[in-house]
Order: sequence, then C-alpha cells, then structure tokens
Amino acid sequence: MALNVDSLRYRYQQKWVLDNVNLQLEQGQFYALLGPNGAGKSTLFNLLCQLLQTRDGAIDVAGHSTLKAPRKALAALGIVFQQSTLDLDLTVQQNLEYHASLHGMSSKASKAAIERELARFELIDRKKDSVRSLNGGHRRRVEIARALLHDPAILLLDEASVGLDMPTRDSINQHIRGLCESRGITVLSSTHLVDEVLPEDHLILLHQGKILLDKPCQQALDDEQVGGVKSLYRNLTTSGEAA
Ligand SMILES: Nc1ncnc2c1ncn2[C@@H]1O[C@H](COP(=O)(O)OP(=O)(O)OP(=O)(O)O)[C@@H](O)[C@H]1O
Repeated sequence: MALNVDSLRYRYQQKWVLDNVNLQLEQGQFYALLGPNGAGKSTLFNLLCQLLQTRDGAIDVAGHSTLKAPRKALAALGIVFQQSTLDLDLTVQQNLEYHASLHGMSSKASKAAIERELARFELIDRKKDSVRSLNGGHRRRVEIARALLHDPAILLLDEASVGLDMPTRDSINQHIRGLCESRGITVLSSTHLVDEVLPEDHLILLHQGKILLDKPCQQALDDEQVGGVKSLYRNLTTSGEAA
C-alpha cells in the first residue's frame, strides 16, 4: 500500500475539520481528491507531510509511520503546495539543486535527476532562466519536476492547476496521470473543480471533513446513474459548492 490513513481526525481549536478519515492508496494509481473550499484537503495534505501533527489516527507513507519513522515517511513523498514555494530570483536549475541537497542527494545523482525531470517536462532550455521570467504554467512544471527529483513513491498535488489556463492545465494533468503508468508513482491530486476529475480516475470525495465517496469515478457514476461528476457531486452533498 502506498499510503494508508487510518481513523484520522484533526481539529483547529474546537472545530473538527477532519473526521474519521480512512484512505488506502495503491501504488501506481491516480487519485483525484475532490472537495469544495474548506473541505479539509490542505489540512489532510499538511498532516501527510507532517507540517501538522496528530496522534488522533495513523498515517503510513510507503509503509513508514509518520509517528514512528517520520523521516522515511517524508522521504517517500513529493509535494506541490497550493502556494508556490519556488525562489523567484534563483534559476530553475538552482531551485532544483537546492531541493536535491535538502533531500541529501549527491551532486552526481542530483545532476542526473535534474536533467531527467527537466527533459520530461520540456524545460531543458529554461534551465538557466530565473523562475521570475517563467510564465505560470512553466513555474508549475518546475514545481512538479522538483517534487519528483528524489523519486518519491507518492506525489501530493494540492490544487496544482489553480490559476492555469485550460490548455496548460490539461497538458500538466495529462503528464501527471502518465507518471502513474510510466513510473509507478501514486498521485493524490486535490481539486475543487469537478471538471478536473475524469471518469477513469479513482475519485475520493471530501466534504466537511468526511470522506463521502472513495471508488473509481466511472463506478460511482454508474451507481448513482448520473452522466457527469457535477451531478454526482450534487447528489452526494447537500450544498453542491464544488460546481
Ligand atoms: N490554521 C487554522 N486555524 C483555524 N482554522 C483553520 C486553519 N486552517 C484551516 N482552517 C479551517 O479548516 C477548514 C479546512 O480548511 P482546509 O484549508 O484544510 O480546506 P481545503 O479543502 O484545503 O480548502 P481550500 O481549497 O480553501 O484551501 C476550513 O474551515 C478552514 O477555515
């Protein structure tokens, strides 16, 4: 199992924002985590990458408990946060080198991984450019390339396509889904946009801190006898904010 989340709960002050969340993600699968603003997606991601801690439930990343083996659990994750964390004044290459060194990669391994990821994302010719000079789509590609440098088992994407135009969004999403097949990576990609979820995706629906649905999207569409994710979402929630 790539990721196992067992009976996870989390609250800020008195307010529970994650309530008995259970997840089992298999290696090499793409999972779309759909939920409206405030559903708890970022809180879940922050717990997975240990920016937040709790003893209320358990998280195992690639078989490593975040409580008992936090470093190993963290090393198995690649993360792209909602807000960009690139240094705008460094070049693409420098940003990636910095990340590789944080992960303890040797200079040789780091060089090879940077070339590999930049080639995959068609960014080789932008290597020496400052991040500030890149458009939003290219910056996002750099962030995803950076998250993959240390060859993680799982890639977490927190609303990674926010602010991108449709063609850029589609091309990045297509590339990410391809990673599952070509590299056996497990991807958990959060979104509040129903049109980002494809029938072939495995859909996890998070609403008010609870998992309302966790199954292949096409199967959920068939079960609910609806033609699209928007209707499915409306049927399963009372408010329908994610439209
Ligand atoms: N530091 C905090 N202190 C108190 N409440 C918080 C804090 N961070 C988040 N919350 C609340 O927890 C709930 C879940 O927020 P979270 O950011 O995890 O949701 P989300 O699904 O990622 O939404 P968004 O897409 O808007 O980021 C929301 O009601 C939010 O207001």
